[in-house]
Amino acid sequence: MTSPATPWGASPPDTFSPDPELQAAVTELGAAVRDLLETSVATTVAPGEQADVAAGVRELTARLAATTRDRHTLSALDDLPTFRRTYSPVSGVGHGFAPPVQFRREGDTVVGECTLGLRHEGPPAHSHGGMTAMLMDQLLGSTAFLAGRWGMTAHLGLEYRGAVPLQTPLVLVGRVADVSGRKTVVTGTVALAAEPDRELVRGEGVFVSPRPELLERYFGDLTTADGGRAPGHAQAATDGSTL
Ligand SMILES: CCCCCCCCCCCC(=O)SCCNC(=O)CCNC(=O)[C@H](O)C(C)(C)COP(=O)(O)OP(=O)(O)OC[C@H]1O[C@@H](n2cnc3c(N)ncnc32)[C@H](O)[C@@H]1OP(=O)(O)O
Repeated sequence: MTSPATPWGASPPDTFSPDPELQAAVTELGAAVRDLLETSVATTVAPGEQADVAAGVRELTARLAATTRDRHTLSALDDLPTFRRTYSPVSGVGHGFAPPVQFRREGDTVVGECTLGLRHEGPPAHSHGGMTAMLMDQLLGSTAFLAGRWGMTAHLGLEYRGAVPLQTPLVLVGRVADVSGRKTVVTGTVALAAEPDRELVRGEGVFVSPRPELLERYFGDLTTADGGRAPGHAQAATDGSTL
């Protein structure tokens, strides 16, 4: 730890303008799948009804499978410099598992709100510890990013101080604690929105902007939806500067 708490870096300019029709359709499909997932783990309808629904879902899946992208191709709605990740399992509007959480700067913190569902259950009626860890990872990573300090998670530490209830509004708050070279240390909390000062989960993460060789290994063959080289990795903050 060599420097004081970071001043916020400048946010990258948000000039990305995705196709609004695609954005609306993906958001709607994500919401529909979210409802399906949530209802599929809550339903108590008869076995025959569940089997019928499963057959219908398989037909719909086959329609979506008509054309797909591979893991090296970004979605047409994604933009790395601005961290737009439509299919993030935490913040992606297009992802049925995601709560989803949207993060924003608020003073010297980053704040997000969400409500977890039965699809995130661990102990009955409460969040799975791994789900809470996922929320924390995204919160801390987004906090680093919104401070102009993109990095990959090198370390994630958690203290589970109270069980996190499902179907109850939550508030997530992240803060940059320290910056040093390519490394950013971030702390964060998860609490009930109704009791924001009572921490249920406390986390600390170390985010490291990878060396150029690693960036190339991980993201070198990433392309945009139209086949171009994905912007972002070449300029990534290997020296701790803004993307
Ligand atoms: C492009 C857009 C895509 C954008 C795509 C969007 C991605 C979203 C990501 C969301 C967050 C994730 O889940 S990321 C996924 C989970 N994480 C991962 O898969 C990362 C796996 N780990 C790695 O690849 C590597 O270990 C890295 C990249 C983290 C670091 O490797 P490196 O680049 O070689 O770094 P290295 O030289 O070893 O260390 C640099 C400095 O960091 C410190 N450091 C390194 N690791 C640690 C550690 N665990 N705890 C403390 N400090 C550490 C070192 O002491 C050193 O400090 P000093 O000597 O300089 O003081």
